[in-house]
Amino acid sequence: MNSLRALLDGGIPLVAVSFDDSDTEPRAHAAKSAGVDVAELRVDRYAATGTDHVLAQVDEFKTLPVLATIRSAREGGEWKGTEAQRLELFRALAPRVDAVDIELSSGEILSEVIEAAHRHDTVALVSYHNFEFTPATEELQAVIDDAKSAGADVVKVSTMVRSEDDVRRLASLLLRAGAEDTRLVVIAMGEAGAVSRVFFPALGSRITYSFFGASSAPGQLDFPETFGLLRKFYPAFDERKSAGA
Ligand SMILES: O=C1C[C@@](O)(C(=O)O)C[C@@H](O)[C@@H]1O
Repeated sequence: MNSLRALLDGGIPLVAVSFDDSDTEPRAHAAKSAGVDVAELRVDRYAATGTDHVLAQVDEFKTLPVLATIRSAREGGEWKGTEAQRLELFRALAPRVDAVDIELSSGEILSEVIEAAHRHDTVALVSYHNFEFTPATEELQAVIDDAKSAGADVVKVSTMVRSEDDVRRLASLLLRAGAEDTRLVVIAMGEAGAVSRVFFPALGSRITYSFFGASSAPGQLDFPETFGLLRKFYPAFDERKSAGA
């Protein structure tokens, strides 16, 4: 079993930090010693995206579970290549990482990326982002259902919130999910959503994203703050960290 799948099964919240391809070696070391659980490699933000370069970056993070993301421009990412090139990179990454993040909106390549992940026991995280607003509950539930039908191991919903009502609507997705087997990651982006970064794990959101240096999304709390709050509010997380895991 890959190391991320085991952590997801553990039921304790996980903290991810996103990285581009600058200063990789020292940043990978710092992440490991700081207690980061998951390194999200934002390949769409890389200065170079040749396969050898990308896989060399993955190798630098070998002490941590790695989630590879090549975010499309239509969902707020910086990927400038074609879909065929994105698929080729995902295929090269699938055997070398613990998880891949692919947007549900990736029509043409979605099923092929999920298949490539599953061929290598790699977690397929199927994501939905809306940087403008939080859609109605039915629409969000349809996203989750569609992602599950597509074969997602984890479904991630990340939307911009403008009010407490939006935050509650996102929280309700987690409450509805109950003990279902597909794991959810739900994030309320924006200032009004910062609370979700520490509170949604209590409702079952499996991964919270943070940063060192520059934030990678609106409303993120930096790693030291996220880490401190999770240790304070989640005894099992605190115990895992005290044990150095
Ligand atoms: O989709 C997500 C979540 C995120 O957008 C956030 O709001 O923390 C940050 C992204 O790097 C990641 O891929």
